[in-house]
Amino acid sequence: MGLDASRLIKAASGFPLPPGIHFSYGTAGFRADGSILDCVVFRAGIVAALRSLNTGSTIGLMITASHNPIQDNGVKIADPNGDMLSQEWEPFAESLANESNLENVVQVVEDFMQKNGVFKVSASSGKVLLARDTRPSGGRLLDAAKQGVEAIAGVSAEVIGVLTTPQLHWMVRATNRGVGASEHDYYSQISSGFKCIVDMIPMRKNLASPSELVIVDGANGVGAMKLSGLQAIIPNVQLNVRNCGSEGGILNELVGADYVQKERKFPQNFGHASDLTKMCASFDGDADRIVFFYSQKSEDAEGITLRLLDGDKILTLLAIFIQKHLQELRSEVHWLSSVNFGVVQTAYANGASTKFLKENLGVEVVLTPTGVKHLHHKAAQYDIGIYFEANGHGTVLFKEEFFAVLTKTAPSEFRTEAAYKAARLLLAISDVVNQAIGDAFSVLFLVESALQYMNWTIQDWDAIYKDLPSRQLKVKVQDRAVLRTTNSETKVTHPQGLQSAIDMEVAKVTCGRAFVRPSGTEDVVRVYAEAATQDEADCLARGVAIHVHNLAQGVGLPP
Ligand SMILES: CC(=O)N[C@H]1[C@@H](OP(=O)(O)O)O[C@H](CO)[C@@H](O)[C@@H]1O
Ligand SMILES: [Mg+2]
Repeated sequence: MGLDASRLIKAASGFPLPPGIHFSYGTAGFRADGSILDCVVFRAGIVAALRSLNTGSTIGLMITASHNPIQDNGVKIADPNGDMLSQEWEPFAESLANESNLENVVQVVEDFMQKNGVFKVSASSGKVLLARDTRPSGGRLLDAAKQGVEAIAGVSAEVIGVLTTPQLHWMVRATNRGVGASEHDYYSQISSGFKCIVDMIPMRKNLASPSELVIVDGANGVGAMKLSGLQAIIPNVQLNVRNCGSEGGILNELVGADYVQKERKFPQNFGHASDLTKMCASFDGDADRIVFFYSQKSEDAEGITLRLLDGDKILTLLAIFIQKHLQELRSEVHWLSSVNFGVVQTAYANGASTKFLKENLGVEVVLTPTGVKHLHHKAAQYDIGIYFEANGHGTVLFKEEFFAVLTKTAPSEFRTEAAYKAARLLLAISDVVNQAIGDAFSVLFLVESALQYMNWTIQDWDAIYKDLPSRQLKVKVQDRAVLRTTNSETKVTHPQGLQSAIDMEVAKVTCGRAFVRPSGTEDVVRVYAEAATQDEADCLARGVAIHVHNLAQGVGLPP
């Protein structure tokens, strides 16, 4: 079976490439203003269809631009396990997205198919599940993607409609594992895992006490809309969801996880309320990340400060919770003594978190470049691996073999009640987490169950370690591709002289660390700096940003 070239050309002719724009497959797929993406999304549909034929599995395609402004949109592809499209396919996706000649589109596809034996695995049929978030351009782009999938003979497109990104990834994984893959199945799995953990809380006090209250910032996005599916069936947690997209709230504008984490400000509709000393959580626009926060009285004029618990704090809490149970198993069940456990971070992880994980918990910490696709693969190498980006994007992965051992071992084979309980707890955790990708819903309920289990408040959790003050800045340059980095983005190799200039700035402050990298989702260079005091971190970030501006052809006035 070969490619039906005339069918492809006919379909592709309806989606002309906008002239003069190069689309890059960035940190998480293609992103741009929603009005110019029809062609790119159509062609991403072709890629997803071919990937389905190549793997003989169901593939996912999600229309979203995550934390970006409402007018932006984008497309991500989910592989059979629910994780991101294999990086080996990214160059193909990018060259296909940028091919202006229709005849050449067919050629690019044919060449790739020949090289990869796309039709060797499955000559019969493929399937792509498609979904979108709540952006206004989503419906039109979803239709373009569907037409792209259907341009490849033998592949069907199933439009699911509006979902969070992690829900779609979860469904792809569940479909390929042959288990229930509906939205209802998704909610049931999280809620039964959560209930199981809460039921195992040792010497549970206050059983009759009112539910825990969590105040959620839904970023005016799909997360707020879908959370009600869980709210109805989760016991012992009372959710107060704000920024649901009604009452004129705009997606990601002054709300959402990215705003709270980067600006260190309360989202809209969270001002000056005394109940914010309780746990608050903020989702991003497609609900694949989450950060937590609460308010604390301060001495400054405003009287109230935001305490942020970011992805690093989430990772540390989960590492403590999981390690406790894993140790129980390792010491009591000899054939589990070699089970390995590791955590994965990026250079954006606060230095204090890495130090705590290594020195206080004795956990193996690995750094990867930014982007879930990098962290996920590293974490998957452990029997239990946790990964989180500082911005709140992450999850827990259980290796298949380890999971099977836990599931299959009979209660009598555990020497102690504690070891048996630890195994059940780990299995319950594996139900709450989304093993396909980071998921704001899963992490919200996993964190809540861990806190309830350990009888901690959000303040207890915050006190695990003290963040080093940090600052992030963005610098506009003529072409951000001139920046090249190495060592998991901690060092810059191009333009020449930039790294030594950064080293010089770092040496001026106490406990300083700084790095720069081109963003994969925005047209900017990102600068990160941390130091012993906020003033020093600010000063370091500014100093580094000025060097970037000077050495990488900054646009506009120096920062
Ligand atoms: C510093 C930062 O937060 N970077 C984010 C951002 O990527 P950039 O390549 O830095 O633009 O968006 C990615 C996708 O959502 C996310 O994975 C990543 O962590
Ligand atoms: Mg997102």
